Formats: sequence, structure tokens, C-alpha cells
Amino acid sequence: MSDLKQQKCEACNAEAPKVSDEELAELMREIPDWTPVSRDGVMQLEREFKFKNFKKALAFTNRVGEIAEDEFHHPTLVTEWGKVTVTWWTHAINGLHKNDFIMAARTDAVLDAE
Ligand SMILES: C[C@H](O)[C@H](O)[C@H]1CNC2=NC(N)=NC(=O)C2=N1
Repeated sequence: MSDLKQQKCEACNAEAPKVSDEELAELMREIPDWTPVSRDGVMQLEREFKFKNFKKALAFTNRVGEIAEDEFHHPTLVTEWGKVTVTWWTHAINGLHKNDFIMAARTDAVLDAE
């Protein structure tokens, strides 16, 4: 159904377009487990992933770190016992770019691969 996770991030600078409200609604259908949140006026995508212990949470954190380095697009990762909170946004535009939705879909795929 989703092809977002097959897509590559585009290089992005301060002039890159933020997603519109319409695009946001459309893209959210492909990543239904994520929540759009606004922090200090900056829209972000967030999801909590649950694990059985710290070791599994840390392993997932590292896998997400690898896909981030592959695309040179980086999340905030908070690793706790049994839980990893992943937050994506595009610092360069202080908001959401399509890249963030691609990376959210790819983060879901990391979970599916484990
Ligand atoms: C210079 C380099 O392209 C930038 O610093 C990249 C690195 N990773 C990034 N990650 C995210 N999430 N947003 C960015 O704007 C961003 N910019």
C-alpha cells in the first residue's frame, strides 16, 4: 500500500517547501501510527515504540541511527527502558518536509524487519 518507505530524501535547504495541510492529511494515511505534534511552533512527527527491555530499545535506536545516516536526515531519539521515542522534522525549514514522512515510513520498516 505505502510506497513512501521506498523513496529517498531530497537534499533540502531553507527554501524547501513545508508540507501543506492537505498534503499532511494525505501523507498521514501512510503512517497512521505517527502523531503530528507542534513544539514551540514547529510541526514534528512523533511515535513511541515499545520493547521488552533496554537492550532491544537500544538496538532499535541504532538501526534508526543507521537509516538516518544513510539519508543524512536525522531524528531526535530518546531511548528508555522498553521504549524509544522517535521525532522527525526538518530543522532547515523549522517544520515538516516530505522527507520526514519518508523517514517515518522507513522507521516503521525497521520495526517490521526486527
Ligand atoms: C548540512 C546538513 O545537510 C544538515 O545539517 C542536515 C542534517 N540532518 C538533518 N536532519 C533533519 N531532520 N533536518 C535537517 O534539516 C537536517 N539537516
